[in-house]
Amino acid sequence: MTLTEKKKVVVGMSGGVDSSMAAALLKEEGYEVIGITLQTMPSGGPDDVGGCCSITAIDDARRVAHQLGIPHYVLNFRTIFDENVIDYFTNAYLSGETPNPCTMCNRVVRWGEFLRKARALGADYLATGHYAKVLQDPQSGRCFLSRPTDTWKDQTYMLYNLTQDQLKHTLFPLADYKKEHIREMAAERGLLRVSRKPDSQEICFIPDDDYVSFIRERSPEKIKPGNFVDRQGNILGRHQGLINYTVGQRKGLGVTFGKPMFVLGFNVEGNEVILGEDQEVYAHTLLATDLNWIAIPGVEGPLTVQAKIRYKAPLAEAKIIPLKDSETLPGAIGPVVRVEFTTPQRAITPGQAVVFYQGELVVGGGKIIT
Ligand SMILES: Nc1ncnc2c1ncn2[C@@H]1O[C@H](COP(=O)(O)OP(=O)(O)OP(=O)(O)O)[C@@H](O)[C@H]1O
Repeated sequence: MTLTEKKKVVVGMSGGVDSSMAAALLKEEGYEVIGITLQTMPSGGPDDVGGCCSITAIDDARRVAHQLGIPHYVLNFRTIFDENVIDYFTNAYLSGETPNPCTMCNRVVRWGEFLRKARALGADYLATGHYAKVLQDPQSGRCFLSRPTDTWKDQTYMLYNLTQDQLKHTLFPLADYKKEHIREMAAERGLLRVSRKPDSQEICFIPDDDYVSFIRERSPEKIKPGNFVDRQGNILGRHQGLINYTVGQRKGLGVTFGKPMFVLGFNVEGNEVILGEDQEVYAHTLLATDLNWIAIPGVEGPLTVQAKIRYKAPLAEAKIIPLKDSETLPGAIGPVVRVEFTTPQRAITPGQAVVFYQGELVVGGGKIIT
């Protein structure tokens, strides 16, 4: 593509192969590219856990930018990340939910403050190395979020929260590539170090995915042992604090019950973990709130979709049913929808996102309440 007027784009550079190649591809397409790395490690936290914003990651991003001949800046986003992502993450676990920190980071940090900063720098777009695709209807101007070519790496689940205005100013240069190809292309361009880097860990700010130690360090007083109970409230044993458990978990309960028992949910007020047998972990319906619609303006009546209840869950046939006057339901953030699945889903987990698809397009999504 030749751009008559060079469009300016800020690329979020994490020091990994994906964002490095995003920057390289845009440069090759003729954009004026600025690389920016957000420093998001919690204040007082370890300086380098090898995550996306560690010191080595910043160095890697800087080196790639230098090789590509683009400017590179580091922005201090510690406070905004701490207050919006880490606090949310910790509080969600402490209130019996399983949080989705990447979704929150995308919404508040990357496409919130970061996009605002990029626009203030005169950029037309923010680009990242996410595997996702943005399409725009030339007639209506409506933007759509679509699954990428590499369906295994598909990150649309984490991006369901983006608004029309944010999507309008977003580029995903890896939309049409497979990850293996991206690594090869990075090596061909002499970006050897990043071409060999392993994929990023699950939660970028938590070393070894040990979230329990992370939360314990921040809020030790809030983690108290309590009772395992069945649905009827009968005491089955003692647990080590709610944050140690997630819905559907069987292993690591630390007590033997004579038959396999699974976490069904939490009674946060009573500091209880509710256990049950395998079949009780399955459910046909969920309630979701804090909704965002992308492909459509909203739902008025029942809508048939495919839905995903966690990042790596398979798509499942479902019907969305908007609930009337639902804003006052417990846990509601705005309207609530009921999602009815054709086949029961295992371990529907409050706090996780449910994302709706039709074909390749993301219809929208929300946060699971129950
Ligand atoms: N600290 C950061 N500063 C700027 N942009 C970031 C940062 N962390 C992540 N991003 C952007 O968000 C995208 C998705 O982040 P994610 O953590 O999923 O990394 P990834 O898919 O492994 O990508 P990469 O290989 O670039 O690290 C990255 O490709 C990058 O564009």
